[in-house]
Amino acid sequence: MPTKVAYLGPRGTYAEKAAYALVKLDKLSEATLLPCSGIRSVIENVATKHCEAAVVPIENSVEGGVTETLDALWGHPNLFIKSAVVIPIRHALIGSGSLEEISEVLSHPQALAQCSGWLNQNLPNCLQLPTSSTSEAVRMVQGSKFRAAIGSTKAALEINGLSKLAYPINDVQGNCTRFVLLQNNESNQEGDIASFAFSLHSNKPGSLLKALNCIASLGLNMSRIESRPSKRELGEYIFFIDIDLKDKLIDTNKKLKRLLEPLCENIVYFGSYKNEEFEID
Ligand SMILES: O=C(O)C(=O)C[C@]1(C(=O)O)C=C[C@@H](O)C=C1
Repeated sequence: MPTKVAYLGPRGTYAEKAAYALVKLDKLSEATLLPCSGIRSVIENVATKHCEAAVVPIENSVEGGVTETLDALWGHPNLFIKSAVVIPIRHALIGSGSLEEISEVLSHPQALAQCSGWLNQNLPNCLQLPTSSTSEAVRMVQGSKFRAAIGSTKAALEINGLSKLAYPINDVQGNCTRFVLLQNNESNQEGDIASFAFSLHSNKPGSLLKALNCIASLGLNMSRIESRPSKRELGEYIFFIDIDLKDKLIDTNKKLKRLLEPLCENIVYFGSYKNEEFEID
């Protein structure tokens, strides 16, 4: 069956690279990629069934959770994570002028943050301008001598006249981002990781501890915990959890649900899925 896959465009983003990797990993047949502007639009495309799948960044090793993705997952309980890939992120400064002429640097806010040390040291007086993606930034600096973009070396090759002014410029050498493939049908019950989010019945001493104890009592390793505001009132949170399921029995998920559900006001399961790590190319 043909599969339309939404991702953060235009061409040359890290999300596009992740989308190709996830299509291969998930063996999606006759896949066509649909570039979208903004993570919200990527997710809307799969939530409204305009596309059969979507690829979004969920977590970066330096900057942490991608809040737009976490909020959208909580807001669309019909979406499930089918698989995940971790992609190494190596940023280049791209432009057509010389480094000395640059007065504005454009990129996705995550990329600007991942290079903040380098920017502070090498271009301290430059204005930093946010864009919807790294390759959108590359597109926008075309033809300008005083503007540069932060993006992938692939994005630089897509446009004539642009070259790498500096590479790599990310502050942390092992910088990497996890991307997930979202779908709108049945969730997987098996895989390396299980992800879910919950809100608690009450903001009382020990409420969160009781929920976390359910995970510990089954001997499960929690590989991530992150909170987001509920947006209803100050001090009320939603907790996003990843559980390591490798070598665990298939009914572990069911047991965890039975223990957790009485403690939670709302719980959303994103499914269990396989996770693959990519090497630098
Ligand atoms: O703009 C891109 O190229 C993206 O794929 C988005 C994104 C992100 O949202 O985190 C992905 C990887 C990098 O961490 C920087 C930006």
